[in-house]
Amino acid sequence: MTTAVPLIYSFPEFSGVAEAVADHIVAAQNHALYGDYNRKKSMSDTNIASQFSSAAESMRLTKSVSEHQSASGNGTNTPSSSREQRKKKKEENRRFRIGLSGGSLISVLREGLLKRQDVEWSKWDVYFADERLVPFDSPESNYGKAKSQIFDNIPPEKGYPNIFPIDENLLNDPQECADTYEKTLIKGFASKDSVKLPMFDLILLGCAPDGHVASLFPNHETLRESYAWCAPVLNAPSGPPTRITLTVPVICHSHRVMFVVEGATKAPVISTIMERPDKGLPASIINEKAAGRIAWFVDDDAVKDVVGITKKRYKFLVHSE
Ligand SMILES: O=C(O)[C@H](O)[C@@H](O)[C@H](O)[C@H](O)COP(=O)(O)O
Repeated sequence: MTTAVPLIYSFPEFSGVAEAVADHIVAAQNHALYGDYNRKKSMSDTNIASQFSSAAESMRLTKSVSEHQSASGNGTNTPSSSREQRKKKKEENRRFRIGLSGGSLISVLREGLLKRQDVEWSKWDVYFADERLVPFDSPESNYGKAKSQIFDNIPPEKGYPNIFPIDENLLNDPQECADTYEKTLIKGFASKDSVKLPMFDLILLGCAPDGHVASLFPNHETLRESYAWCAPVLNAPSGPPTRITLTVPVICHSHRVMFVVEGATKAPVISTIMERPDKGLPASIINEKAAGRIAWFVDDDAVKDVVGITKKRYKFLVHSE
């Protein structure tokens, strides 16, 4: 049995997993943006505007709110008001930084997130926990799949996330592709200060039947990478052979890590991960190293072979509107 006992939320149905995953993501979003899982939107100008689907109507409202603010003396520059303005500006500029994997996770996110009203897409910075080095229009591309299934379906009035895919010109050079993606991360996470590791608000992972997580494969040398943020993978034993992946230290430095795993085909690997950490599967390593910040969202089929774990009932964190 694993020494670091992760939180395991188990659901009888796929839709149950999708809804809980979406709730957990929105809670992480609210916490990153407002320091509160349940933040109700403040009635600031942009937020009032975003509640209205017609662009014309939102422009009219934004204008009338700012007119109201200047009429009520918001422009006066006392020390406390400028402190408040700086605080407000800082709050407005906050971003929710998330790392996505590929595979069936994308369909779970599509099912759970697109129907929610409280996803603040325009404040999301989306990176990829791993990517297969194939053209974006290939069905194997994690970015391509996330774009066509999720991002292209966000209603325009909800805004659009900043998305950071790999450089498609570097598909034939995995090392250069990984180095360039690392530079993208440095720009996003360490532009002002030097940081040892990027700190995502949330990294979402799946787990394949062979035990790979992101593109960290069992017994592969990338599992031991301790310096780079992003590493090339040259001989992946399943799926497209060349890939890039975030490394174990980066994944384990995330504020939260979430595994989303479904289906009876995953039952053997989940039982090895939970009951035989000594086998060193990538997910077991992450379970140990990020202990206390990990949650597993699974269906009952995926955990049917695991004995001796406590499955929790998921308590929704974000009150519906
Ligand atoms: O690019 C990849 O290979 C994925 O990021 C990978 O880590 C994925 O999450 C698992 O393979 C699970 O995929 P399924 O959920 O589709 O089994």
